[in-house]
Amino acid sequence: MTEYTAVTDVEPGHDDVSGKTVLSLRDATLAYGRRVLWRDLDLDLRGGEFVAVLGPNGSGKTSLLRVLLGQQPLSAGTLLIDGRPPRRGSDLIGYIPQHRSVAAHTPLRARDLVRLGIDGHRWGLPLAGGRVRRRVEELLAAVGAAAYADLPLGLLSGGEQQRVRVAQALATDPILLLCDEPLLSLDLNHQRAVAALVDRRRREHGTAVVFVTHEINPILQYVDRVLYLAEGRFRIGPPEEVMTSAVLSELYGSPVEVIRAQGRFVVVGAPGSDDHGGETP
Ligand SMILES: Nc1ncnc2c1ncn2[C@@H]1O[C@H](COP(=O)(O)OP(=O)(O)OP(=O)(O)O)[C@@H](O)[C@H]1O
Repeated sequence: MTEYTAVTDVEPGHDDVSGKTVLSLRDATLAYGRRVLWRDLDLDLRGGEFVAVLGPNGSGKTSLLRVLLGQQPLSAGTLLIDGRPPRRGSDLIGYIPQHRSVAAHTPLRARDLVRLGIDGHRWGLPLAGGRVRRRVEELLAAVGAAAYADLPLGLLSGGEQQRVRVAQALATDPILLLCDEPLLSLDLNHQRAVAALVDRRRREHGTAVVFVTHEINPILQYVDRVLYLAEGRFRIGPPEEVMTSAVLSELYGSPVEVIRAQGRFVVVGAPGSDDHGGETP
């Protein structure tokens, strides 16, 4: 079992925002041309809250993250992050992108990737070298990645790479952590480890979490609310309220069955695919 150290004595970053409103979407609509991905979305997210975003392929989950990152303007409505409009490259937000395997010959080491998270966006204003080095060490230790800090990323396993990406996303001590399917293609043990790291961050620092996933079961124990997107509609609420046959049938506009078995949700009959909303038992 890997021992982790807490990221406690890193540079003072943002104040603990536990319980405070970190993100506020009002009457938010996103459309590409005539295609509406979601409409009239209201969402207030508080520090320490863990929201899972579920929905079939193309329902607008990644697009929602792009909106929150300030990379995609809303078609209508408003978004405030910590009371202000979103800003590209804001250090208030940490982002774990969708996992892509890194080419084996890339010279970038794990510690280089984490360092980019600290000063990659501060063009021309590098932090003092010693402080950055200490911060990188702390971040790598916090995710249990210190042992392979000097290896090229391409030589790390998928699970090891994801730990390093978590460290990179936490580099600016964010108040909001956005995760885009960070468990994809990880085995069960690494899924558990990465999900636990994200949960630990929000418990210890009050960071709000928006976690896009196709499968709720690996993170079910951490999820406060589910935002389910489908067919231009959405539903938000605690998992047991959203993950029901009645709600998902209404969202999809066709019969969907949700079975709760051994503490897991199994979704049967969702149009388009059979791999979202829940795992097979
Ligand atoms: N900039 C854009 N212009 C036009 N259409 C876009 C743009 N970005 C995304 N789309 C389309 O919007 C839809 C939603 O894409 P998005 O990536 O948000 O879905 P998703 O729910 O994350 O899907 P997946 O589960 O497959 O990752 C897709 O059909 C995509 O092709």
